[in-house]
Amino acid sequence: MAAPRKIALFRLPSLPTIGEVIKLYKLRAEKQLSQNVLLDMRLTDKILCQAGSLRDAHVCEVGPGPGGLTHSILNAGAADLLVVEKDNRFIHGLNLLSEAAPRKLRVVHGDILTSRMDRGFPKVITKAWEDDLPDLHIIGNLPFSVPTPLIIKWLENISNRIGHFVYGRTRLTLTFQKEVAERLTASTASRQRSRLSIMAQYLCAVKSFFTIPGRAFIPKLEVGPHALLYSAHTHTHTHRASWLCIQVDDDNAPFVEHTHL
Ligand SMILES: C[S@@+](CC[C@H](N)C(=O)[O-])C[C@H]1O[C@@H](n2cnc3c(N)ncnc32)[C@H](O)[C@@H]1O
Repeated sequence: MAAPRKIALFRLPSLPTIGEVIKLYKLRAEKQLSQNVLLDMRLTDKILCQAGSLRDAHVCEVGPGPGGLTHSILNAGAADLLVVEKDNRFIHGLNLLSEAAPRKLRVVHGDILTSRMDRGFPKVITKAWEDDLPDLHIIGNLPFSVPTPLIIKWLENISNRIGHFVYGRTRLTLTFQKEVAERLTASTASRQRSRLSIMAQYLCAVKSFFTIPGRAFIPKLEVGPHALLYSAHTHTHTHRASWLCIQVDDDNAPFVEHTHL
């Protein structure tokens, strides 16, 4: 008879309040790191729903900040979460979170643009490109200051099957500014159609999911610079990456469910 599955029980420390986050991390002073954070667990859980089941999955979170999305990923049952955060001020809090979830959360103080991810996860999870998707996800409420270089880097990595993509067709679930998301998802008839649309859609199945209002962020995003969340899986012509978009819209926008390929 199969042994009953062990369920690891852990109690995560509660998230800091909005006031604490702003005070502790002086968020308004750090515009260059694009620190517009999400602390509403209903929203972070909703984002994760787009990624599919994370139970026992390996996950790389980009820019965890104070750890809102990180909490949701751990609560979703991820077995192994590697977070890469550039800002030193968040590392202590993330380490506390790591102590509360032993052997589940690995904290890397570094830059996602230069971090090597091809050795970040066990080789055993690797799947052939044409095979099923590996149980590995890239997830993040992306720093809005770095999306284009990061997307280009990931697209190159998908094309060369390196970095996160040595493991196979790794799925991505990420946020983007509205303009970037529109370019990623733009159809041939669209005014937003660009080189980025062609490259992304050649290598990936790009999908937009839902809109997040700017007021959900702390500090809230101003009307105008919209933002967008998206996610991806992988492909060649028959097996490609898919990018699932969740849009962050202006302050007055209601939550809107929409999907376009
Ligand atoms: C938009 S905030 C999101 C924070 C958190 N994920 C959330 O949803 O509340 C972006 C985060 O990415 C971090 N960051 C910015 N550039 C980065 C980089 N190149 N590599 C890793 N983290 C970065 C910032 O310090 C910040 O914590």
